[in-house]
Amino acid sequence: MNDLKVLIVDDDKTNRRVLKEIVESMALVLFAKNGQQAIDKSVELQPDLILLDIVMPDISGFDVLNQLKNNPKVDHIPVVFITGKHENEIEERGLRMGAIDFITKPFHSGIVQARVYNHLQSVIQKKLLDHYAYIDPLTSIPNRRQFNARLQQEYLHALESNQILTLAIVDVDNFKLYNDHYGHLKGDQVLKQVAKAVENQMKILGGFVARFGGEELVILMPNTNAIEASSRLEEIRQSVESLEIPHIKNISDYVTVSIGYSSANILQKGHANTIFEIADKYLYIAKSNGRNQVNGQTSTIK
Ligand SMILES: Nc1nc2c(ncn2[C@@H]2O[C@H](COP(=O)(O)OP(=O)(O)OP(=O)(O)O)[C@@H](O)[C@H]2O)c(=O)[nH]1
Repeated sequence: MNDLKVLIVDDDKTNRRVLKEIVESMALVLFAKNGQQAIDKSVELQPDLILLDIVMPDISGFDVLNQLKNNPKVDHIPVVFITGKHENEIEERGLRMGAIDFITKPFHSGIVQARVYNHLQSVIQKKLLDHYAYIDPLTSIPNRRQFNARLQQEYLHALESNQILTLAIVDVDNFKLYNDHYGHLKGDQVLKQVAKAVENQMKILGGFVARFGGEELVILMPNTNAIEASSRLEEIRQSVESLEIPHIKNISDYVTVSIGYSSANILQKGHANTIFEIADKYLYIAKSNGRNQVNGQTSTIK
C-alpha cells in the first residue's frame, strides 16, 4: 500500500505524531496543522484519505469538509473525522456532510489502524475499478469513455481560453486484409504496437491519445493550430511506418496509418462531437487519396 497517501489534519502536535505512528506502516503520511493548509495540501498533493480534526482554531473541520466537497479537484477524497468525544449529533452531521467515518480521541491505536486499513482497501478497490473503466484492456491506453470525458473538458477549456483544439483520428490501413491474412491475434499485436508508438510520440509532442474502438485511435492536442498539428501528426504517421511491421506484400511493405484531423476554433458550447465528425471527413479523404497520409484543416465550430 506504499504508494497511498494519508493527510493528517490536526492542530495538536502530539495528535499528529500519534496518528503518524499508527498510519505510517500503511501509507505515506502528510501533515496539515490547520484548515487552510488542509485544503491547500489536498488540492496540491491529492491524498488518498484525509484524517480531519473537527475542532481547529482557524477553519473548523466541518467547514474544511464543506470546501473539499465543493471542489471538483478534491471532492472524491474520503474524509474521516477526528473528534474529542462521541456525540451522536456531531457524528450524524459529519456523516450527512459526506465524511465516511469517525475516529475518537484518545486514540485506540488498534481501532484506528483497522479503520484506516479498511478505508485504504476501499481506495485500492476504487482505483482498480477506475483503471478497468477507463483503460483499454488490449492496448493499455485510455479508452473511449476516458476520451469522451477528456474531449468535453478540453472543448470547454478551448472555448473559454479562446484556444484552438485539434482532434485527430488515426486509422490503421487495410487492417481487415491484415487480419484475414495473419489472423486476429497477430492483428491484436499490431494494434498494441501502433498504440504504443503513437502514445510515445504524444508524450514527446504533447497531447492525449485513446483507443476509440476497433483499429481507430483518437488524439487531442490542446492549444494546437492546424500547421503545428499537421507536422506533429506527420511525425506520428512516420513513427508507425518506421516500426516496419510487414503487411501483405501486394498491399504495402509495412503497416501504415491514415490520419484525419480538425483544428477547431470553438465559438459555441456543446458541439464537441462536430470536431470529431469533421476529422472523420478528412480521414475519409486521406483514405481515398491512397492511405498512409495526414489530411485536415482548420475549422470553426459556431
Ligand atoms: N485483431 C483485431 N482486429 C480488430 C479489432 N477491432 C477491430 N478489428 C478489425 O479491424 C478491421 C477494420 O476493417 P475496416 O473497417 O474494413 O478497415 P480497413 O480494412 O482497415 O480498411 P481502411 O480503413 O479503408 O484502410 C476489421 O477486420 C475488424 O475485425 C481488434 O481488437 N483486434
